[in-house]
Amino acid sequence: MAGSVAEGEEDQKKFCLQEVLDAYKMCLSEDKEVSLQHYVTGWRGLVKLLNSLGSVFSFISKDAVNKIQILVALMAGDSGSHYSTVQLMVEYELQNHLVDLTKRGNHPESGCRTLLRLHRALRWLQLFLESLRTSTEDSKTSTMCSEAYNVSLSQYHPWVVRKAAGMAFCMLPGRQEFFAALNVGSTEQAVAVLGEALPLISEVYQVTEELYAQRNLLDLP
Ligand SMILES: CCCCCCCCCCCCC/C=C/[C@@H](O)[C@H](COP(=O)(O)O)NC(=O)CCCCCCCCCCCCCCC
Repeated sequence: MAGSVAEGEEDQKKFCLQEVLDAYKMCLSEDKEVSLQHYVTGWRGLVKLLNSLGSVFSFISKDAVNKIQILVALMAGDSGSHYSTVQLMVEYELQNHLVDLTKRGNHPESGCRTLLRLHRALRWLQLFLESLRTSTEDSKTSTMCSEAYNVSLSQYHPWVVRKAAGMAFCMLPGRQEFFAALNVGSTEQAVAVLGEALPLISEVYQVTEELYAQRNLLDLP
């Protein structure tokens, strides 16, 4: 188990895309159960990368960290055994009326609504990484990032968040520097790791999306 000391050490290590890839590799079991622990580990790695890109992104990483912490607290809590997979979490919270279904009320921090925010962000990530993977030397990271955002996550954000996100995207490092920040070797190697990571991320996204759609959870307030 990762204790607080181990976590502290982990946070100081430099971001490496391989670490995120490994988390998504372990995220799905053979019968397509989504491990919440590995899901969270994937996000932790991504937040580390975002933080390494500069403090202009901290309003984004703070929100992601807040959501990660909510999920970690649920996993570590008295009902932790119901939070080992996304499927178990959904069943447990719905059966026990722990989710605000139509408007915010007694359960503003349910696992289901918290994970949904990260799930929507995962769609942005999938689009952005695909665009990075297939980009050419003259492609701009800020354009790729905002195009991915505009067709995904932005629809869930109010104007002011969209505006702030748009300004932050302009501060992204250029393609070459961005690939270097992924810390997996040359641009070609980074492209190869992205090619390996993308199908895994897409599958985790798809399984979660189907589960949430079946249970009518895609619009949780
Ligand atoms: C690399 C550039 C990073 C750009 C990140 C793109 C996403 C932009 C999201 C802007 C969110 C602003 C913060 C506020 C969000 C919340 O209002 C909103 C709704 O929450 P609520 O219902 O509890 O109120 N929250 C969210 O939608 C969740 C956002 C979570 C964003 C996590 C982003 C992590 C990004 C990691 C980047 C890693 C790059 C990877 C390259 C290999």
